[in-house]
Amino acid sequence: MAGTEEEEKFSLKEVLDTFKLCLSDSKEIYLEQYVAGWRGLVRLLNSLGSVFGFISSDAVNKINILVAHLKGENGSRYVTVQSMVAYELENDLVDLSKRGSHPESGCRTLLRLHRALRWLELFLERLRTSGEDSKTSTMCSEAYNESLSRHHPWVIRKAAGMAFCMIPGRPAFLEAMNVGPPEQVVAKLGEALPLISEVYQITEDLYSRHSLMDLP
Ligand SMILES: CCCCCCCC/C=C\CCCCCCCC(=O)N[C@@H](COP(=O)(O)O)[C@H](O)/C=C/CCCCCCCCCCCCC
Repeated sequence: MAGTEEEEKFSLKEVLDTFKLCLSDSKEIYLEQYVAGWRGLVRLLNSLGSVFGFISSDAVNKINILVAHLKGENGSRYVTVQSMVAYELENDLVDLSKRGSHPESGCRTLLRLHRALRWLELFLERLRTSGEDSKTSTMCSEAYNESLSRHHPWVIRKAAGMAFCMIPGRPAFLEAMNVGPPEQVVAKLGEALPLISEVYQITEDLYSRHSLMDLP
């Protein structure tokens, strides 16, 4: 994997800039930038060690499915999350109640990343407001228990719980963001969080409106 995009150095600033570019003036979410934001996060995850490999593989798999839609013959219908939802629903390209002929629809794939974005929001808010002695593993598992865990079977919850124990402590974690001293990272997180929350909320409203929250 040497030299692949996922192995380049993580930069919180870059991820923040990408999430900024995600939103159009009319609050549509550009899929290409959304996916690029996730790629940046996967870079950080990879830098934390191979124990997170099963998590990053799943994220990369989902990113690749969305990229394939973007680059496919109907790529122009996948420019924004809103246009993707409209296109796939109008053309019966989504398995709505049980898995069938569209196991890799854009809608169900993005839903998995959307749920993970809620975990990220909760985790980063804890990280931002935590004290020097707080444990990143506790912050991470609390955020997970409040979000993603309800969508995962026991075996995944167990594996995730074990991986969380290997997250570096707060000082090393903040350093991995490549922003500067902890106070600067905290300030950057303060900038990043409203953006991440806005992207999350717009997607949440869109999916709720179309009853897409439980796609199999
Ligand atoms: C700016 C600060 C950065 C903070 C660090 C963030 C690094 C996070 C990078 C990537 C997060 C991974 C996103 C994982 C997506 C999981 C999607 C999912 O739920 N997939 C499951 C369901 O998929 P289908 O079977 O229905 O297709 C799949 O079963 C999951 C398998 C893998 C386990 C997922 C565990 C998720 C834990 C999320 C916390 C990541 C911990 C990172 C520690 C820093």
